[in-house]
Amino acid sequence: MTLLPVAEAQARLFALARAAPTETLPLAAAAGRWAAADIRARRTQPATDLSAMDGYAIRYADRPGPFTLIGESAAGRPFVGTLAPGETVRIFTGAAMPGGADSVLVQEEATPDGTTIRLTGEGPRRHGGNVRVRGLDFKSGDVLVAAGERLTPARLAVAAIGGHAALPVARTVRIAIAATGDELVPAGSALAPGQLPESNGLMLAAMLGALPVEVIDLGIIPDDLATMTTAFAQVDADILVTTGGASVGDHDLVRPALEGAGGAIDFWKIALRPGKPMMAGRLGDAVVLGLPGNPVSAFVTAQLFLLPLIAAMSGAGDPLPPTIAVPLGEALPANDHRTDYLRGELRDGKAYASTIQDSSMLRTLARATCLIVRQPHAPAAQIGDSAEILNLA
Ligand SMILES: Nc1nc2c(c(=O)[nH]1)N[C@H]1C(S)=C(S)[C@@H](COP(=O)(O)OP(=O)(O)OC[C@H]3O[C@@H](n4cnc5c(N)ncnc54)[C@H](O)[C@@H]3O)O[C@H]1N2
Ligand code: MOO
Repeated sequence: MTLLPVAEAQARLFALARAAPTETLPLAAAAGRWAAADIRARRTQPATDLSAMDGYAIRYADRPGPFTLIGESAAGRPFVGTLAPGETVRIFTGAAMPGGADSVLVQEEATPDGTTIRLTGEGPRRHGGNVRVRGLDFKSGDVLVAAGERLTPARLAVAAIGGHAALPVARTVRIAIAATGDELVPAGSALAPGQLPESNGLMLAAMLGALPVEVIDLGIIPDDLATMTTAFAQVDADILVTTGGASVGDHDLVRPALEGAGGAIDFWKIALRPGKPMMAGRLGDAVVLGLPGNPVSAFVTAQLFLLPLIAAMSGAGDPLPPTIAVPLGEALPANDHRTDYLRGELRDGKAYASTIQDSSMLRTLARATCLIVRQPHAPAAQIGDSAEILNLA
């Protein structure tokens, strides 16, 4: 069977998804969402010329003075009036420049003597020195945050200062997580022979921590077709993600259970290591992502498919995880036809692949700070060659 290239599988997955409906949220609640529309400035910042320093507002042409003090301008309490030649106004950082003034003499370079202010230093270096002109940051109507950009703390701040109290964003994505397998019991349970603590569901939920999701924990579903079919048929979510039972064994029941519940698989098996047996499709209103059970395979496919799917449904303009290029700290063999995501560590800016790359090995994954991407048919690489990595730290 031909395996689907990773990028093609990602594109097909996004095509299966519908964008979550938009809601308008107060700024603080919108943190971490993606802007659902261009956020334009409703005001100009600064709205008027402001002093950038504590000192004295002057007319540059009047240097070297002395200057006659006629008043004060503080942030929020502007001076009302206009400077005549030779006059100055005491001014503070963020305060409005008085009419007629064009520069600020910092107080470290001035000495007051009653209402006479003498220049004792160099003074402003240029006309307009120490002044932030109206519109320096942005002008009314400028795009502050483009549609599809993530609402980082700084972008929330610029929206606030741009005159917004609430922003349009996609509503949270409801995601149901099911672990499948007869061998699984909740972490911490006493183990009978053949039983294993469940770790994938917990790991996936934790991977979603920074995303705007509502997690519905379906717990552990046994390898029984009727039970699994019934469980899937009852799902009410935007995404159903399962782990395990995705491969070809007699007890790999996720695909028949999804189909039995009325779902349809769009693609199965990716040219990817680890994570080959991943499947995707639809079940009612939900996009279904069937991740392989091997814990590292579940982690890598969640990084490459689940997290980007949530970002795409939440309105992200660029939902795929970014990769960067770093030099290799050790040689790597040539790759075969599957894109390989090696568990690795970054040390002194160089990437090292951990020794044994087995998709069951959680301790190796837990130590990894990056995934080293090996494209299909990549030739052998030497120490110092550039490698594409996905940062996990
Ligand atoms: N004949 C073939 N066998 C396998 C193939 C293949 O192409 N032909 N593919 C292999 C690959 S690659 C992978 S990956 C695995 C994935 O199989 P499943 O998705 O069916 O996963 P399971 O068999 O259910 O489990 C695999 C492994 O992981 C453990 N597991 C499962 N769920 C959890 C969980 N929630 N928490 C912790 N550990 C979990 C499970 O006990 C197994 O040890 O198939 C290969 N086989
Ligand atoms: O694709 Mo499996 O995840 O190699 O072990």
